[in-house]
Amino acid sequence: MERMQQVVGRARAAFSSGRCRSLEFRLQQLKNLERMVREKEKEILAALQSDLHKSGHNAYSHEILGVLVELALVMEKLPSWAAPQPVKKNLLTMRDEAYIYPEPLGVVLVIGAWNYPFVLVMQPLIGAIAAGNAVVVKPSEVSEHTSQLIADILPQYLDRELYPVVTGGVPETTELLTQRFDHILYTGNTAVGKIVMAAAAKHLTPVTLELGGKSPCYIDGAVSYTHLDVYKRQGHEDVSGLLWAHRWQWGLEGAESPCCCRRITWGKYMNCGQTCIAPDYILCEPSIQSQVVENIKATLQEFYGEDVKKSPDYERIVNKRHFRRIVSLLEGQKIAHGGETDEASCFIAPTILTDVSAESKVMEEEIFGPVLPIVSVKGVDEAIEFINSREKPLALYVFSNDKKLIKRVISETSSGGMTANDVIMHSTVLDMPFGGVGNSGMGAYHGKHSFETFSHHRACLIKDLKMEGMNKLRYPPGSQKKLDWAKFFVLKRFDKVRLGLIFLALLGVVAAVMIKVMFP
Ligand SMILES: NC(=O)c1ccc[n+]([C@@H]2O[C@H](COP(=O)([O-])OP(=O)(O)OC[C@H]3O[C@@H](n4cnc5c(N)ncnc54)[C@H](O)[C@@H]3O)[C@@H](O)[C@H]2O)c1
Ligand SMILES: CCCCCCCCCC=O
Repeated sequence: MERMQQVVGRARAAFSSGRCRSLEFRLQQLKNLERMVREKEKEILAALQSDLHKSGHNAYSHEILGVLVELALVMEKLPSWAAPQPVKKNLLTMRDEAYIYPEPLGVVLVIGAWNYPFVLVMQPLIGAIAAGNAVVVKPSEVSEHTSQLIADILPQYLDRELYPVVTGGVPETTELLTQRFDHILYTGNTAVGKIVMAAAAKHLTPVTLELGGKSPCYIDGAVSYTHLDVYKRQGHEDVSGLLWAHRWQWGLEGAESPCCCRRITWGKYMNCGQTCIAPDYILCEPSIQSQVVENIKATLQEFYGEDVKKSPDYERIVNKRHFRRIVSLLEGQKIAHGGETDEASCFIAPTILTDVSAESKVMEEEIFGPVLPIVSVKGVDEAIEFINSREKPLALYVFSNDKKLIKRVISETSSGGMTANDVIMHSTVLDMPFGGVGNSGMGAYHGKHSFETFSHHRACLIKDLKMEGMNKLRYPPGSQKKLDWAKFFVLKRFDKVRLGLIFLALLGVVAAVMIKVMFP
């Protein structure tokens, strides 16, 4: 307990020294962080290989690149984000200064998860530093190599008092959570999210919870047939030319096309299915199920070759506990592809399950592994009903050539984020908030959203000491006349153009009065 108290106490003292408030200091720390990522690239890649069997290419593009892109954006935009933001004024405040001043919250705790152990710690850290906070970093003990590496290298590049790293598991995190923080960003499962929120509530500490859940992927198989019908209804006898043009335009036949299935396969099996926003299961009509399976199988062959076990691009399950949990989900299921496992190396082959019942175990909890169940629905109505009958997911995917259908799914469901006609990719658009809703989390980060999450938006009004006459309207004794004037001043909103016009009108009145006085 004493150790955590000391760590947090030192960070708070360093924050109170005020040195992390200046923009120059923050930018310098971010530059140091960038230098760390570049200089320690090999070590980072090696740690990710040891923890999750990530290939150099995958580790770089899924983790390091995300950190570098975030750093570049934040360093470019920070001066404008951190600047006071003037707000609209009314007649009562027109002589005053009114603005929103983003100020740091204080000491922030960032708790990371093991599946993307580098980026999931670094991205929140970047936002918290940018906003001027002290940050206690707690990487996941499950990805032990990356966790130790972060603890070793971060102090070599960043201010040690302001940005300490705490390693360890449940006992250490539990102890850490007894301390008072000014914000906690936690990434991990929903059950622990509740523990974090309960601990934070004791200090009235705000939280951002980046949780998980089952992210559905609806494939609209009706499209190609719908178009066929439309062409036929239009009186076209031979629709082959039109269908060819349709395919050429979209690069696909129906949404069950090789193109769509390739994108789904990539997002489902990357990192061996251990991605918070991986498509958890597919919803589609029974008529296209076998085509979906065939297209995914062909893609797996294309991505990982004959023997997926030998592919450097295919990761492993993080540990035996998770391995056994995922294998148990296969019991009693119809395996259309894959299913091979090897406990010694925590290998589970990319697996597809067909005709899966909505009540089965695999449909109860987040899979977080390379197992893809396909559940039948009659069409988009049933898909929407199915999604809405469950907890709000972190991500939602819909594949369709029909934009109206996509927009309908968006407006009639809810999820943390969504991508249509692809998967995962909304998380790479840094201008969009990344976070969950309901059971999949609260709050968001990435880019400017991180800066806002870790800032307090302080309302600042600097009053002019003149014009006291105006203030009499709010001083006692009250009267109807005063109230009427107050209503006029407060309820009328003026922009600069309108204020200019009023000023001109007043000038006109003054001029008219002067003329009258001078030339009676
Ligand atoms: N929304 C996101 O951005 C995101 C990203 C990655 C993972 N996830 C979700 O996280 C889950 C997988 O991660 P995980 O939970 O297995 O990761 P994990 O086991 O690494 O746990 C996350 C963190 O919580 C701490 N922790 C664990 N048990 C605790 C306890 N009892 N008290 C206090 N702290 C505790 C760990 O030390 C760790 O730092 C999945 O549900 C996944 O969807 C979400
Ligand atoms: C280009 C692909 C980037 C993928 C990054 C995914 C991060 C997801 C974090 C949740 O697990």
